[in-house]
Amino acid sequence: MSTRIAFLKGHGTENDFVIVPDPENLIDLSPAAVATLCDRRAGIGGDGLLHVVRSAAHPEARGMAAEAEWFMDYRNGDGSIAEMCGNGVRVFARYLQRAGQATEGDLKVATRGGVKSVHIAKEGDVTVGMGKALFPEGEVTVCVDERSWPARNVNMGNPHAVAFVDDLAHAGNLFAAPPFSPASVYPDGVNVEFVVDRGPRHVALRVHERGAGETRSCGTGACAVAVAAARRDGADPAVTGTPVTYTVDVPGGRLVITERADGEIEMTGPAVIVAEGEIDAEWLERPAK
Ligand SMILES: N[C@@H](CCC[C@H](N)C(=O)O)C(=O)O
Repeated sequence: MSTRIAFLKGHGTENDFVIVPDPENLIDLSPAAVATLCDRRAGIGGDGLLHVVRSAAHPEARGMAAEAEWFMDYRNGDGSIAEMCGNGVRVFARYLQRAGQATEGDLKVATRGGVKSVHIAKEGDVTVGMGKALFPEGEVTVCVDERSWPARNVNMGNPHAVAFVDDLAHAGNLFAAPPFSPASVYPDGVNVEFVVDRGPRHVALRVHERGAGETRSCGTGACAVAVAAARRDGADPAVTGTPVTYTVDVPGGRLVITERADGEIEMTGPAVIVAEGEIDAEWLERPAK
């Protein structure tokens, strides 16, 4: 009998994840194993993977264990590690609720981007406190085919380049990461958002995620877009003392982003678990391609 590894599948506005519960951090999830699990044809399929580990059992999270029992060890679908995943942390909370490790209301989740406050609402949506946005100096230029746009650098724990465009179709097929210059600004790559206006404080985006390709949603990306749109529109809660809320439509649904007067950003949206099952550990070690 081969060993079985439990997994679940979930999504937040169709940003989808393979979830691997591993409280004591016993499963060796190499980059190759993560990429295999996230493969949409040969594996389970997902934009990324949520490795669910007790903070006390993970060397990167031990220091957060007193504040947050659970650590979201997030991986991109290509096996690379990212600092933060906004939709991921909402789906992570939904998993903990389903597993009986959290209830409706407030909980803390440790991430590589620090401890995040999450609220699971009775009505269904999950809100996460995403921290403050940073605006690294300067701009990059993003290109698709013959078009190019200046893009604002926004850091939400992970890096984003936000380009306002006239038409989301101008982002092209996004089969590959859009080239940007100067390339030296993001030696490890960047998440690129293309944004159009839909109405007052209402925008829509398409995103090419570092380590995943075009996805149906990106939580950190939606936050980066909301703050970039706010500054473009002359709104800065730190100056006016008034919170600003943007509705951000993504291909997979809708996220609502509020920036408070203290700069803290909150993101609200759905988080769903759709399936659970078991993986054959032998297959994961030697996937039949
Ligand atoms: N989908 C995520 C972002 C995941 C990380 C990103 N691809 C990166 O490499 O920075 C989100 O919802 O924020």
